[in-house]
Amino acid sequence: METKSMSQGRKMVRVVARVKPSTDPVAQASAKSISVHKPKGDESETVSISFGAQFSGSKDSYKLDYCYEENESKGLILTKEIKPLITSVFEGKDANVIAHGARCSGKTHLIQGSEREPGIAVLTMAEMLSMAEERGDSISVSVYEVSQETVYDILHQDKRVVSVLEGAQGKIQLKGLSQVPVKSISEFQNLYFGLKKSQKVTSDPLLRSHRGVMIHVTKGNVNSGSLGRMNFLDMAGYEDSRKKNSDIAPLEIARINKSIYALQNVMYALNANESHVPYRESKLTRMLKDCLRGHNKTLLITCLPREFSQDSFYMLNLASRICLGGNRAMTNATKKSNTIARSISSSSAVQRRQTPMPVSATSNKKTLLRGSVTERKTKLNTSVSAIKGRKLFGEANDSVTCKNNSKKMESKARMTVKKEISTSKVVMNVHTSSSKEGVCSSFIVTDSQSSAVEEESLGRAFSSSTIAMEPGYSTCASFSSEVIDTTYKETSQKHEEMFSLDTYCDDASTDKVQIVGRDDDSSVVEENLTLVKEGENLDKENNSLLANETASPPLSMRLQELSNTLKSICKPSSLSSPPDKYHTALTKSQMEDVSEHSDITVEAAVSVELKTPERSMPSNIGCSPWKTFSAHSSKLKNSAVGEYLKFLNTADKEDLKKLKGIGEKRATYIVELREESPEPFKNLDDLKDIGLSEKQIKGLLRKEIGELFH
Ligand SMILES: Nc1ncnc2c1ncn2[C@@H]1O[C@H](COP(=O)(O)OP(=O)(O)OP(=O)(O)O)[C@@H](O)[C@H]1O
Repeated sequence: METKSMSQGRKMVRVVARVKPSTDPVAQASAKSISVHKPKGDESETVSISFGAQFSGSKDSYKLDYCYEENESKGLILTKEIKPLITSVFEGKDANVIAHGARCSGKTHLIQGSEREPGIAVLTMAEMLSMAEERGDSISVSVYEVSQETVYDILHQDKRVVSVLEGAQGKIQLKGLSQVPVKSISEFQNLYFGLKKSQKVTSDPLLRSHRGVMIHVTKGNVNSGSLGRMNFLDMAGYEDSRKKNSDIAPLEIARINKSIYALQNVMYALNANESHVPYRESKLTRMLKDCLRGHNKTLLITCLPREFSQDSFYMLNLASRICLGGNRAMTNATKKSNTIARSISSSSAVQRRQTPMPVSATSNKKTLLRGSVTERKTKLNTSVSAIKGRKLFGEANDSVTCKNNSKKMESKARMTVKKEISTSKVVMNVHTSSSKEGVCSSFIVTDSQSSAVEEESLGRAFSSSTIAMEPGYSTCASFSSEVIDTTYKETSQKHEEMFSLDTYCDDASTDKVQIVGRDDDSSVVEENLTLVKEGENLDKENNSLLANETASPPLSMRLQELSNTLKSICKPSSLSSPPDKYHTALTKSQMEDVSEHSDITVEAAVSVELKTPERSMPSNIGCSPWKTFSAHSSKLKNSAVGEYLKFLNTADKEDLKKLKGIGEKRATYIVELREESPEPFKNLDDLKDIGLSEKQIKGLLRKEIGELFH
């Protein structure tokens, strides 16, 4: 955790742009070219970048700390930006130079360059080698790639996988990342440029990766204490995953974009001096945690082709927010979050233009409900504001789930109920799906932190109906109601496959819920889960357990017990019986009751009127039945998670493979991790060590526990 005082009053991340020359002189002269305004020339402390006459009149001017144009050399970037960082590395700090931008925006050209025209990493190395020689220090390098949430050491001949381990004090250990001593620039170039030919990890042209070079400085000879590290990172290029003509699979684009957002979120949090920095959002940010935090400085270079492109525009937009995050005295997280939400919604006509999803007439109804719920949220929910500022660049189009066909119109809605119980926070997600004939809902109790972020996303969705329909530019699209034109059906289905785990109620006359998820090997899995039917399926499962003793892992048995307890809690006598086939569904007034009586924030976006069966919710919901339910839910969730982790820490490989989402590879890796540390899984976040994203972790638990309700 960053302490406020540590970085008070200074920016940890300096954000500059680098313009790639135009390949088309006609375009350069046209309105489609970007223009840079430097109020004090080279001495400008901030510069504005805009996109020419095409967008004049709109607010499409973005502030950054500086912008290096085509005529400004890499040598100038070295002198003005990187030399101060080199000094700090020799003083024992870490520093980072990160190039991000759209695809083909010149990132590799800038960082690595070519043998004929070396990039800034090579220029920096030359500078550091000469400093090290003067001081009698040593230099060594590591080169890594991050692809599909896995880190590879590419100086190792077998492209070894690097384990990102977190020590007791949160110190990151990159186990398996080799450091090769370098004495001359030609040695370094042989190493760096030689990789291109023989050791590129991503030999699959459909996979993309982030590539980093870490230059380590060691005091005196190699065995003496280490000083600082200079880390150059050439990020994979951003690309809108809805592009139809991309040579990269949408899933891969989405994965890359997700890790770009994760890094941007970290940059923003660092610059805005937030108390929580979301390092755990991706493997890349986890591995670089030590390099990025504390007194370490980062130079973020946004690479921009001179010609306008939508993807570059988007990257610039986000870079500018990171930059502004550091300039503003942001003492009020709510203010910040509001500003961001506003600027996302108003930032440009282009964003809206890019959003081809028509809003169906059914969505009109959500405005009413949204209005009232949002208002209530403003009134009640002040405690979550600090969390809200955090998630700047969400999964955007990465989590859009859309579905439409001519026969059945579906819509989804998600409500998030947040409640604080004594010291621990419990977040209960109420997933509601409705179809023409009815409604189904399910409760899922999840950990407070991640769900609070979801809640934030949802909040933004309410604030603007336009934004709710803009998957490319809002973090909220995934949680709002989506109804799209059939022409986008194909795209939306891909999204659906990619970004699980959502619940559909296809047909209100059945009691089936379809869960679309992704298994260990990234193939799409679909399951039809029957919603709770008074223990019928549990009995079936119990019988089969008795019949076949080897059929179920012990975890299932333990979770089964928890499930039974949960079911007994779910049937308090004060509640009238639920409708035949579905779980609890709350009406709007019930939701308001909930908020009014128990310090709970309720948010909802509903695109068709919820024809909730009339049922009595206790009006004194703040009193004991609700509290009892919440407390038990919390305990149950913790126990279930505890059991799950215990199982991961103890079960043998064969048993591990019985878990959803754990295949041969992951089971082997878990067993290996246990050899390194006897209890590698202390909390759910530790599952990221086996290559699972936060969403996947939730999905696995949901499935494992949902299974009990068969
Ligand atoms: N400043 C520059 N001057 C001349 N050519 C450039 C410049 N920057 C980039 N290029 C050329 O543009 C092309 C794309 O550049 P580069 O490979 O560096 O892009 P990238 O952003 O790293 O791409 P990706 O997103 O695929 O990783 C290359 O052919 C490169 O030589």
